[in-house]
Amino acid sequence: GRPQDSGEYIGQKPLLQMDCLPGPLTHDAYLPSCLSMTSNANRTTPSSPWTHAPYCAGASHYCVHTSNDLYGPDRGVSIIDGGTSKDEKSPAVLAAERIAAADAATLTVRKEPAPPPWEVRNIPGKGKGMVATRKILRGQVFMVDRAAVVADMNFPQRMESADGRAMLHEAFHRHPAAEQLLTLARSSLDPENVPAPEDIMRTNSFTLEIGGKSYMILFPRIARINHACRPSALTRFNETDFSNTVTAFHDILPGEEISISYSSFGLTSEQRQKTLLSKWGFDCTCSLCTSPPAELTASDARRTKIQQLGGKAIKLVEQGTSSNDKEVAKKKLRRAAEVYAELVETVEEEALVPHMGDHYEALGRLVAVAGDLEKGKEWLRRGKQEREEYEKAGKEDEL
Ligand SMILES: C[S@@+](CC[C@H](N)C(=O)[O-])C[C@H]1O[C@@H](n2cnc3c(N)ncnc32)[C@H](O)[C@@H]1O
Repeated sequence: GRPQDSGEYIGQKPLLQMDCLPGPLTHDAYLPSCLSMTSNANRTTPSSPWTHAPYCAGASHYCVHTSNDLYGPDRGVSIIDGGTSKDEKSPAVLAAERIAAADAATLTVRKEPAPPPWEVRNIPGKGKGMVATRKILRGQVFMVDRAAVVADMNFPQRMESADGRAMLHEAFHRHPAAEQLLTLARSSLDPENVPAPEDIMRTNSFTLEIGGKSYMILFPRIARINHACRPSALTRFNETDFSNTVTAFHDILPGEEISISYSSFGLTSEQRQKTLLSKWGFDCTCSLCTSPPAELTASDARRTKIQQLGGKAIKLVEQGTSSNDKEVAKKKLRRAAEVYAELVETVEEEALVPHMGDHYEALGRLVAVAGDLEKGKEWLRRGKQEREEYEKAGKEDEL
């Protein structure tokens, strides 16, 4: 097994990343701009939030930094990170210091419903899992977790394995919730020979970026959510406050298990069984994988079609945007828009995303850049409406 890979949710971004498509599109004031998020660079430097002296190991610049109260009393974080030199602060350490220095106005971490609409139960064949105790509406943010352990993705390769293990041991044992963290699931085939912190990180952590660098991040409550190939919820990480929110993909009924997808979205049953076994070490028993053969075959056919159309659309966009011949470019982009429209229809049929807004907007941009601005705008309007509807749905609920 390897850390969870949440970076490829189709649910969180359109299949084609066309926000910054070159060409006339980005000059149309109507269309979304390509500006990235506002920078934090002007914030005043914080006083140190660290409650422990750094624990550094090996000849590397890697250290364990722990704060016992970054998010509040006894709600802390341990970070394993290193800069390129001894004095340089690494992205996760800097981000944590900014969280400590930020005031309530700049840091508005989303609230979660109280009491929580879920509980942890034993799930046959899957160990523990999370089950809804009240109805959770589509679009509702029903859990907000904060990073407990953050570790540079590459630190194990950059030091002696004994040093790496010692650092993970320190990161866990210094953490104020160490006892709880150490009860999380382990999935190693041979847990006797693999220390608990290492195994727990492998089984439960997400791969996410902070300041453009990849980290394995452990969220202690989200760690209890099992995987499903057609999940009922999705997670969204916010690197400015280290929060990971869980949002309902569709209405979740009381007694229903809550699930997220560990692997890339849209894989066929064979592809995902292979990935889940090799990366996470388990045979998936989710409802889609155990559904009647005819249903599974139909789902696989749609997913194969989506993958093929996606590849085709990307190729056509590349050809269209790189051609110097205006007529050829237009033709390629027009064809790309047609292919993408067929993809959108199939994504809809397979119920692969929580709302079609992002896809409609991507299609709108593509249709516009292919020459039909009016039709493009119409798709963009539909996309916006769809997205707003999804977000509104969750707010109407009284949890
Ligand atoms: C992040 S943990 C999820 C919570 C875990 N079941 C527990 O008891 O704490 C991941 C582990 O849960 C189990 N698991 C998760 N999703 C599963 C699925 N769809 N089918 C079978 N086992 C699953 C596997 O053992 C996997 O290594």
